[in-house]
Amino acid sequence: MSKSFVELNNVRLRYSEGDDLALETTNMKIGKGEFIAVVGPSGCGKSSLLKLVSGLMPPSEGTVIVDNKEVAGPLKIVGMAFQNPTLLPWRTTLDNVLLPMEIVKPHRNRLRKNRAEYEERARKLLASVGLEGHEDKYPWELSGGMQQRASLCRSLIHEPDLLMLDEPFGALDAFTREELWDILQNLWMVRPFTVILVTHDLREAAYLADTIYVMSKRPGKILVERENPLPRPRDQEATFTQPFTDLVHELRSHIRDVRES
Ligand SMILES: Nc1ncnc2c1ncn2[C@@H]1O[C@H](COP(=O)(O)OP(=O)(O)OP(=O)(O)O)[C@@H](O)[C@H]1O
Repeated sequence: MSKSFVELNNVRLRYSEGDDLALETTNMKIGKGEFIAVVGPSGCGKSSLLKLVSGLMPPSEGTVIVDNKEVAGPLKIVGMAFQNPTLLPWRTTLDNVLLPMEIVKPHRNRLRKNRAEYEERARKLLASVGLEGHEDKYPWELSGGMQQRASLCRSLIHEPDLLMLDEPFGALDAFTREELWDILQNLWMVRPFTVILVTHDLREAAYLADTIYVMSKRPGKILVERENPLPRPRDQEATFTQPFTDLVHELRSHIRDVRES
């Protein structure tokens, strides 16, 4: 795989003049359709990395390249989901999923003209994550896991090439979280968009990612880039196998070293 869909070249980030660096010289290359996970101690700059790649923040030094173009402002080809599903309480599940289509410019006009077609796409996406029959419910009528599934659908409705996930399953119980790993893996295997997943959960990184990056304490930089040898599709049984537990142990020892450094 050519690893050049997303490139960070000698990127450094300082939030304000005179502040310490939030991100120390960082170089990364991510292939189109690659699923990467970023792990590291709190405050090391994981979310900052997402802001840089999605164009919400410019780097203080260096360049961020996505799809052969230097990032100079918020990208339209990005979908995002966060720990808090942030669904709008006055909108139904279906209308929450359609929200990006109303905001992202090239889709706005198309939505007006072809609403039925886009609604159909949203319904299919909701069905693929097990939310068939819940399209007309409001967020407060859904469980936390169902809300996060809807939030995933919302991040994918405009078929983004790049998906940014910031601790998307962090607030869920362990069973629901693992169910959502499978849902996300399925969505990605059907249409392999490029994913940058920020997580504190090393098992989650080992389950989902092709490549796992371990970051240092602030000022964050990439200390380890680990290819994931586990075959796909991965299932819950795989989490009890030796290669999986070995990988998680290895990541844990990197994190321990970082925290003690
Ligand atoms: N808008 C901002 N202005 C100033 N400093 C910021 C801003 N956002 C983040 N920081 C600082 O930059 C550093 C990196 O923050 P970031 O949110 O990227 O870390 P993180 O690894 O995602 O943390 P966590 O795991 O706790 O979510 C932190 O020390 C944080 O306090």
